[in-house]
Formats: sequence, C-alpha cells, structure tokens
Amino acid sequence: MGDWLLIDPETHEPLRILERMNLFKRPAPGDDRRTQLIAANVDTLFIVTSCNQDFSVPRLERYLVLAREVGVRPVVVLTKIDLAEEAEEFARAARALQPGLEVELVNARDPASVSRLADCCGPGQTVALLGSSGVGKSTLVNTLRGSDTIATQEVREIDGKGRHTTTVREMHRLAGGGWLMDTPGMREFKIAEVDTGIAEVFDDIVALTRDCRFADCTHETEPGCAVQAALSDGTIDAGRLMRWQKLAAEDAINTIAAATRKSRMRKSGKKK
Ligand SMILES: Nc1nc2c(ncn2[C@@H]2O[C@H](COP(=O)(O)OP(=O)(O)OP(=O)(O)O)[C@@H](O)[C@H]2O)c(=O)[nH]1
Ligand SMILES: [Zn+2]
Repeated sequence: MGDWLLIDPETHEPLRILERMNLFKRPAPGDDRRTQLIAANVDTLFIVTSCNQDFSVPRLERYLVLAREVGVRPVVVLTKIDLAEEAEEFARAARALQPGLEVELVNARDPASVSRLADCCGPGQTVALLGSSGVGKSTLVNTLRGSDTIATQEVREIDGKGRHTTTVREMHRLAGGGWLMDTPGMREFKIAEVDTGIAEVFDDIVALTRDCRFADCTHETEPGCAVQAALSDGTIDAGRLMRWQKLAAEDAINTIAAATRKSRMRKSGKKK
C-alpha cells in the first residue's frame, strides 16, 4: 500500500507505478518464507508514545532504528501532555536520543495542539504511525483527519498456511491535504536486517568500535577495546551501550533466520 500511480490526465488510464521512495517490509507470518510489504513511500513516521509509563527509551530506539533503516523522517510525538505534570521532561529525554531528532508534545484530542504536526501532513505527503496500544494513535488519526475519510481498502492475502485472509488497510485523507497510512502491520514489528538503522541511531558507539584493537572485538574484556575505554572515561553511557548490544544481537539472530529462510526458498525453487 502507498504506491503512486501515474495517470493519464486525459484518458485517466493508469500509465505506470512510480518507483518506490522507500518501503517498510517484514518477514511474512508463520512459516511463509516471503517478505510481506507493509507500506511504501512514507515520508514521515510518527513515533507515538505518551507522557506516562508508556515512555520507554529502549522502545523508542527500536522505532528509530526502523525509521533510519527504511529512510523515513522520524518525528517523536509525545501525547497526553494535558495529563502530565512534567511533559517537558519527557521531551528532553526524547531529544537526547539522537542529535537533531524532532520531538513534538501534543494533546492528541485537541486540534490546536495537533496542528504542530501540520507541516508533515500537507499535500503530497504521507505519514504513518508507530506506537503501542493506548498511546493515542487512533485519536491522532481522527484529529488529523478532520471529518472526511476515504479509501478503505480490503486486501486479500495468503497467510502462512496458504489460506486467503482479508485484512483492512486504510488510507486516511488528512485535513492538511496529505495522507495517513494506517496498516495493522506497522503497529508491531521485529528487528531484522536493520544494521544500517542501528549504525545510525548508535553512531557514536559504532564509530568507537572502529578503534578497537581487534576487528572481532566483542567489547567486553578484550585489551585495546575503545568502547570499554569510552565507558570508563564516561564518554558513553552504560545503559546505552547495553541497549545497543541487545539490539545488535537481536538483529543478528533474526537476520540469520531470515537468510536461512531465503536460502531454503532458493533450494526448494530449484527442485521445481
Ligand atoms: N487526555 C488525553 N487523552 C488522550 C490523548 N491521546 C489519547 N487519549 C486517550 O487515550 C485513550 C487511548 O487512545 P487511542 O487513540 O485509542 O490509542 P491507540 O494508540 O489508537 O490504541 P490502539 O488502538 O489500541 O493501538 C483514548 O481514551 C483517548 O481518548 C491525549 O493527548 N490526551
Ligand atoms: Zn571493543
């Protein structure tokens, strides 16, 4: 979903699908070895969390890794500022995740407050949402949409067991002229094949690893480890280092699994 179709202005015949600018995809569910395409041509990813116990640095970093990997502009949207005493504290913590990261504080129910997101929602722009349950994604959709909604699309897909299933994906026309893609697949995802994203979100740590004495340094007990050195002199934070190691390990495991799936698929393809 999200492809742009070039249409002949006179005949209204479709001419061609424009080349995708970017693409969110994930391994198909179950044993299916194919990749499931989730959304194409997203300009801005609203990473939604609220100014309460939902706010989690590790989770935000995962979402940022995904955004950087796919190449969309991430904007952290912190909702429920009307219920929080120290909303600014949450904003500060979010801004500290990456230099220059855009962070907006909103009351998702209030159109005036949500209008801070307007410059991502203008004509020709497409946004998508990512965030846990209850943070205000649907509320945000409704507020951004104003009144009209169109283009509810039922998509028939083959699930992991070869059955046809019907899923609903929605394109919402936004009051500002843009589009909001609401697809269930965007709401949860697995970290796999995202080493580029990880390297961007943790660029300070990744830069240090290049100075380690051993190319295969695990950054634990090796002599000449630049990461451990930075940790002891306080240049990097222990929590952040741990989160990087955890994400990188998870990505490595899932990437190997994906590669195995693909090679199995190639082999079974040859037999035919
Ligand atoms: N006061 C206040 N309430 C909010 C705000 N954003 C969302 N809510 C409320 O929080 C509840 C959950 O919001 P939803 O929009 O349903 O959350 P969601 O992220 O779509 O949740 P899922 O559909 O489960 O993924 C609703 O009762 C909203 O009215 C906000 O900024 N301020
Ligand atoms: Zn090292």
